[in-house]
Amino acid sequence: MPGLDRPRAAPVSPDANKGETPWTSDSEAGGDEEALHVTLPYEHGRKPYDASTVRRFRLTVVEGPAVGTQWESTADTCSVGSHPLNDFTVDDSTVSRFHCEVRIGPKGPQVKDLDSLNGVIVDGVQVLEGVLRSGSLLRLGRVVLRFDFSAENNRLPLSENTRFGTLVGASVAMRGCFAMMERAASRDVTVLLEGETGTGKSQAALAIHQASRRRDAPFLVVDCGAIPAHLLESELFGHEKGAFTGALQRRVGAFEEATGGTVFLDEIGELPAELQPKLLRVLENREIRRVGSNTHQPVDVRLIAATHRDVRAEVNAGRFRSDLFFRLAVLRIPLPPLRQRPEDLPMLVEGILDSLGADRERTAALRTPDFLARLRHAAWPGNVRELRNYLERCLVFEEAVELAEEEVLSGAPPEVDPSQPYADQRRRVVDDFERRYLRALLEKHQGKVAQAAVTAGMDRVHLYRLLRRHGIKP
Ligand SMILES: Nc1ncnc2c1ncn2[C@@H]1O[C@H](COP(=O)(O)OP(=O)(O)OP(=O)(O)O)[C@@H](O)[C@H]1O
Repeated sequence: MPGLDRPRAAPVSPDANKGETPWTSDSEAGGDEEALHVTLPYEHGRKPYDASTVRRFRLTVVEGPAVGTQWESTADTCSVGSHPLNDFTVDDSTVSRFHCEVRIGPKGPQVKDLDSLNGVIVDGVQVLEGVLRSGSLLRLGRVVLRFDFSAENNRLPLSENTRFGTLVGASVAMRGCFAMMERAASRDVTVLLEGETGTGKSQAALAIHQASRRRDAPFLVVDCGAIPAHLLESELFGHEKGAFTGALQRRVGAFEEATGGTVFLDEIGELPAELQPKLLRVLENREIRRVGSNTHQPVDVRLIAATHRDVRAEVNAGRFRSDLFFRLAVLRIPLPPLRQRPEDLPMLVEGILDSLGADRERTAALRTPDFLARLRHAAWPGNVRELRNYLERCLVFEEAVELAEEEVLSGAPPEVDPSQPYADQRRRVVDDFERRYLRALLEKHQGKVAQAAVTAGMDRVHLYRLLRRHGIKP
């Protein structure tokens, strides 16, 4: 897939990495591209991840300012950086605002670079994602932290339920998410849903709304990535008659229309810079100003936002205001990719086949242990949406389509089945064409969407929307 394993992008904004100092060290690995993907061994002696508990860990500053400062985990993650919003704030100009995240996952403790300026060097090797062991040294600019396991465990809040709204999952990762969603539903906090495409962010937002006290009021969705910047402000806040050319009528925006309910801002990472202070005002003062109006008016809505990128990296790059991130991330819920929770596959396959109205007898081949085992080996870059598309394709062919041959099959002329409704068949053929066209287009342009849009003769926003719909990452 184009774009994967790309080297870190250079900051694009003049505000990017503001105040941060580049750091070079002769003694440690630098920009060697191969070194970025090295995986280091972790401590095998003891299982680091259990059903509802996770091993506690400590980070200690062993080099740089404030040597000896220590931080101990209370859950399974720790974000480290110079911004006060981090779990562990390390105040140094060579440390990025959100520098890295340490997480105890099913494969042990890992560190992930959040697009920092000076990178993360683990035991002498620069990594974008690397596995840690007790005693590992993490260099962030001129600061060195030591990672150690503590003797105790932390309990993780897990839901007893294996579904929330339309979402299903029995894995620890999903039950952890469900616990947070249940908490979000019972309070009026702003929620930031994070996760790759197709991990269920939109469905999670709707389910939180439906389980909240606001359930009888509207749930309005605004996709910040699909609406051109000049129209987005009016979409969100409305406009007065005559506010701009073409504003023939006064228009109520999403925040007013959703009074008493929830506004779901999808792809919040795409919110243009000029609208960020306006959204901040909504969150701080609970008031909006229509385009072309001089007065503010109060609004009563809950905001849920979603993003497929790590907004902390956007803050580092100067593209997203840190104060807005602070207001949005009151409750952050990261939805795990499907490849990290293969144990959810049987439940997902059952649920999807049922929702597609599949006949149990005719689809017995799609429920066998063999079939499920094959699904476990796929990467699912488009996550549950891709799984759903794949199962739909199996239903069309009435057999378990070989995963490895998916592309080959989709290249063959599509079967025509006159016993199926015209609209359904046409949609499948068009979907299939769109997927293959988009993949080839992106490959031709090495993932550069702006260039690809010119060749395709379509608006960039429309191209982004199509890519998202098919779970294809540029
Ligand atoms: N845990 C889950 N259980 C059941 N269905 C799921 C789950 N996660 C996702 N889905 C299904 O996958 C599809 C995509 O979900 P959704 O649109 O909520 O993803 P998303 O993260 O918002 O994607 P995008 O970022 O591309 O907008 C939907 O059909 C949804 O019902």
